[in-house]
Amino acid sequence: MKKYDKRTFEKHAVVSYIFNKDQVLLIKKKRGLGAGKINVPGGHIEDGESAYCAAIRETIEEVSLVTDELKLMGYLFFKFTDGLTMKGYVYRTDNFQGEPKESDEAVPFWMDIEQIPYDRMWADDIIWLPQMINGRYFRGYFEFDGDIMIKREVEFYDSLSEFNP
Ligand SMILES: Nc1nc2c([nH]c(=O)n2[C@H]2C[C@H](O)[C@@H](COP(=O)(O)OP(=O)(O)OP(=O)(O)O)O2)c(=O)[nH]1
Repeated sequence: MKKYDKRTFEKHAVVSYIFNKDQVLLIKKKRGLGAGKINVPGGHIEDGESAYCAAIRETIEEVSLVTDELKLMGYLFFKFTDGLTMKGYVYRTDNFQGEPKESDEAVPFWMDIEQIPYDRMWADDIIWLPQMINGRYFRGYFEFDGDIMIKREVEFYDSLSEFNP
C-alpha cells in the first residue's frame, strides 16, 4: 500500500474530523466536488502550504471553528475514471474554539458518532471512518466512476510508527 505514497497525485486535499465528546462535526457540502453530500470541513492544499495548515485554514473558512493539535490519521488516494487523481490527508482533533457557523461552502452540524449518516457520505468513508474513530491509522486507495466506488484497497495500522515511519 505504501507504493501509492510514491506516486504523483494531481490534487492534494485535507479533511478534518472534529470531536466533541460523543459527537463529530459534519457538514452538508453546498458546492464543489461532493456537493450535496455529508462530509467534514476540508478542501485543497494551496501551493506552498502544509497539509496541517490547510486543515486549519479550511475549517476556519468553512465553519468558523479554530482547531489545534490535529493528528494525522490516514492517507486517501483517489483515482476517478475521468482522470482526476487526488491524495487526501485525514486529520482528527478534539481541540477547537468557537461555535460552528454556516458559510457559502458548508452547513455544519454536530452528529452523534453512533448516528453518522454513511449512506449520505462518500462511499469509501464507511470503510475507514469507524476504524479511525476507534484510533486506528490507515491508508486507502479507491477508484471512483463519478459517485460509484469501483475499486478499493485499505490497510489499517495500530501504531503511528507503522503508519508513518
Ligand atoms: N471524507 C471524504 N472526503 C472526500 C472524499 N473525496 C473527496 O474529494 N473528499 C473531500 C476532499 C475535499 O475536502 C473535498 C473536495 O472538494 P472540492 O474539490 O470541492 O474542494 P473544496 O471546494 O472543498 O476545496 P476548496 O476549493 O475550498 O479548496 O472533498 C472521500 O471519499 N471522503
